[in-house]
Amino acid sequence: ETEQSAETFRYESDITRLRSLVIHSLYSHKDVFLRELLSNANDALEKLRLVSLTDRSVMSAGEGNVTIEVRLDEESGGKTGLLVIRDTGIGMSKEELTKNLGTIARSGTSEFLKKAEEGQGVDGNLIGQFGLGFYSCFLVSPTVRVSSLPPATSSNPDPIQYTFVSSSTGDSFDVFPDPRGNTLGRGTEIVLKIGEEEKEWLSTQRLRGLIDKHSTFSTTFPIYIKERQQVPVSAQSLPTDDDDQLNDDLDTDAQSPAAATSTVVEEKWVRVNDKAPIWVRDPKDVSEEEYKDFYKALTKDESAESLGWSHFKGDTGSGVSYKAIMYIPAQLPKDFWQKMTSGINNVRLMVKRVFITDDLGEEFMPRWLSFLKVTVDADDLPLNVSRETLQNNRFLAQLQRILVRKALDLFTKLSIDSPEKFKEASKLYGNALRIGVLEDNKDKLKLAKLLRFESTRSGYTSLEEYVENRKEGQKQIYYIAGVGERAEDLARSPFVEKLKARGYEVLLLSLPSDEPMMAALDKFMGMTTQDVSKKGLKFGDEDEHEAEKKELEAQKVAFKPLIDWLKKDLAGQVSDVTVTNRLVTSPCTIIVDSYGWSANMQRIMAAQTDAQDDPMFNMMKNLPKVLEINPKSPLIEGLLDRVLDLPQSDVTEDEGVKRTSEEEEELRETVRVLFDTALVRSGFSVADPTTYFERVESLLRRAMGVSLNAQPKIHIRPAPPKASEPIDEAPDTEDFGEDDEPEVVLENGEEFYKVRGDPSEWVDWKNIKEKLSHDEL
Ligand SMILES: Nc1ncnc2c1ncn2[C@@H]1O[C@H](COP(=O)(O)OP(=O)(O)OP(=O)(O)O)[C@@H](O)[C@H]1O
Repeated sequence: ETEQSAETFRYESDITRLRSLVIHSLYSHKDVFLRELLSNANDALEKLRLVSLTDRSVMSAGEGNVTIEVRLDEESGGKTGLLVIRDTGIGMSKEELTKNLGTIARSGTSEFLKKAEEGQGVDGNLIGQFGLGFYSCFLVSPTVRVSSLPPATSSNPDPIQYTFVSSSTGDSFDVFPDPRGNTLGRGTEIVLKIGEEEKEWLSTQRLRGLIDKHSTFSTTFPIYIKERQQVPVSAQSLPTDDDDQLNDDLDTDAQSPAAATSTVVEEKWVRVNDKAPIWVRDPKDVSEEEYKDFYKALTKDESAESLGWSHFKGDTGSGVSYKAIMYIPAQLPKDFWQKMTSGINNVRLMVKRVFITDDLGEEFMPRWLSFLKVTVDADDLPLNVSRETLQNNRFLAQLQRILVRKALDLFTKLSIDSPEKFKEASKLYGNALRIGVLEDNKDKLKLAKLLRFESTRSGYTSLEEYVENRKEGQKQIYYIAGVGERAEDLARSPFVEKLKARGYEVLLLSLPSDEPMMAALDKFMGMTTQDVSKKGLKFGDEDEHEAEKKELEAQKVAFKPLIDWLKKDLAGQVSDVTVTNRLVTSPCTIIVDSYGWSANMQRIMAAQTDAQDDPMFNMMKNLPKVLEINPKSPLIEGLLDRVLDLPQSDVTEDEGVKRTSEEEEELRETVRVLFDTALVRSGFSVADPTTYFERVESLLRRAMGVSLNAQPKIHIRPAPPKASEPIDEAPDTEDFGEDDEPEVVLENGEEFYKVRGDPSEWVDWKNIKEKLSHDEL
C-alpha cells in the first residue's frame, strides 16, 4: 500500500521491544486495544479543545467526536475486513506521526521493559501503570495504517494529510503523503486490518458492548458507530450513500412510515456512549461494579482497586454547583511520596462534562491528601476557563475546603462501615494523616480520630478508645516515640515501666511523624498529650495519695547529699538531678524539658542533611537534660551510701588544687558509666563512646581486682620494609598443600573425611549429618 514517495523509518529499539511485549503478554486481553485507541482519541480531542481556547479559528469545523466503522470484505463473505476508528481531534503532522508513533519519550521505559522481559510482573498491574498505548492495536491487526491531519493554524495554514503504515513484525515503518489527499478535514484515522481469526472485532455488537463497558468514562465526547440495518424502502426516501459525513439528524428516527414493499440495508450512524458519565448520575442509579470500573478507567489500570469512594454533589457557596467522585486508592506506586513534590495530577476538573484540566497546581490538594483520585464536574463555570483564571476564582479555594472535608468524612465512614478496609488505609495513609494533623490546624481533631496506634494495651487503638480506657484522675495521654522501633521494644523502655506496672496505657509510636504530631495535637477530648520521656508526666492520682507524696518528699531530703554530689559531678551535662517515682527497676533515667527535643526527635532531626551545621539543631540538641534517680533502686541506695562515706577531702582555699580521694575517683567513674548507660537506655547517644568503653573496662578491672595500671603485654611486630620487587601478576593457581586438602577414604562403602593425619580423628560425616538439623547444616 505504500507510495512511491514513502519514507522508511526504523523504529527505536525500545518500541520493537514494547510492541512484542504487549503482543505476548496481553494475548488473552486483546480487547484493551479499543480502550487504548479511544483513550488516545479522547486525548486528541481534549488537546484540540485547549488549543481552540487560544486560537479561535481552530474549533470551527463542528463538534469533536469519534466514529467507528466496520468495512467488511465482501470477497471473504464478511469474515475479514477493516476496522476504522476516526477522531476529529488535534491530529498529527508528518513529524509528529514519525516521532509519536516511532519513539518513546517516556522516561523509565528501558527499565520497565527490562523488568517485564525478565518476567517480573508482566501482569496487568505493571503494564497498566505504564500504559500500553497505540501498540496495542497490533494485538488484533497484522498491519496498521494511521492517517492524520492537524488543524489549520496561523503557524501552519495549509496542513497536509500524512499516512503511517506499519506491520506488527519488522522493525521499520513508512510515512508518506496520503494519496487520497486531505480527506479527514481534521484529526486521525486508524485503519486496522482484521483477519478471520479476529473477526469478533468486525461485529458492531461486540464493539458496542466493549464501549459500554469503558467509554462512559474514558471519553465524554460522543462516539458514533456505523450500523447496518434492514429498513423498508419507499420510493421517496432512498438511503444516502454518504460514508464520510455523519447523518444530520442523528437523534431522529430516519425511518419513513411510508408503506414499504421491500427492505434494503441502510447504514446509519448511531451514538453509542449516550449514557451520562457516572459522576453526573444519581448515586442511587450507579452500581458498585460501575464505580469499580470507573476507578480502573481513571487509573488506566485493569487491576487497580480502591479502598472506598464517595460520590457527592453540592454548591460551593459562590454559586457554583458541582458533582464529584473521590476514591481512596488501595495501592500507590512505590515512589508516590517521593514524587509528590513534582506534582501529582490526581484531581480532574471538568466543566459540564468537558475535561478542563488535571493540573490545578501543586498547592491545590494539601499534600497529605494528594493520593486521593478525584473527578469534579462544575456546572456553572464558563467552558473556556483556563488554569490562570481559575486560580483567581473563589471557586477553587472553596472546592479545596469541600474536598478536604469530604475526604475526612470518607475516611470516617470507612472506619465505621468497613473496619478491615480502614485498617489497610491506616497502614497506607497513617503517616499522611499524621502530617495532616501537623499541617491542618482546622481539622486536626477530626483527623486525630482517624489515627490508629499500637499501645501497651492493644495492637490497634484509637485516641477515642484511649480516652475511654483512661484511669480515674488520668488527664494525660501517655506516649513514647521511637522511629522505626518495634512496639514491644518501646514498651520495655524505662519511661514506660512504672506506667505499665500500674496498669496505665501508653501509646507506642514508631512513625517519623508521630512525635511532632502528638506535640501539635496537644489536647484531645480534654486530655493533654504527654511524652513520657519528658518532664511533666502526671499520674493524676498523686493528690489522693498523701502517703506517696510524703514519701517522695522524704526521699528528696534523704537523697540530697547524693543529688548535690551528682549535680556537681555532672555539671554541664545535666541541668538538674531529681528524685522520681516514675521508675520501677531502672536506677535512673534522663528526660528532657517539655519543650526540648526527645531522644527520638534528635535522631529524626540528625537524619536531615546538614543538621550538624544547623545552629537551631545544635541548640535544641544541647538543651539541658534532667537526670532522674530512682530512690527505690538498690544501686542508687548504694551510691548514696558511698557519697555519705566519702572522706571530707574538700580543699582548703589556699591549696588551690582540688584533691580527690581514691574513693571519690572510683565513685565518679561509676556514675559516669551509669549516666552514659542511662543516656543510651533513654534513647540518646553517648557523646564519646571510646571514653565510655574505657570507663567500663576500669569498672570491670576493679570488680575483678585487676590493677588499673597494668598494661597488656603486647609485642608489636612492625611490618617488613617497603616492597621493592615488582608484583607477580601470574594467574593464581589453586595450590593446596597436601596437608590442607581433606582426604576422602571409603570404608565399607561409607564416605569418611580424613580431617587430620590421625585416623582416630576421622569424622563420620554421615552420622554428623543425621545429628544436625537442617538449619544448622
Ligand atoms: N488519535 C490520535 N490523535 C493524535 N495524536 C495521537 C493519537 N494517538 C496517538 N497519538 C500520539 O501518539 C503518542 C503515543 O501514543 P501512545 O498511545 O503510544 O502513548 P500515550 O497515549 O502517550 O500514553 P498512554 O497510552 O500510556 O496514555 C501520543 O502521546 C499522542 O501524541
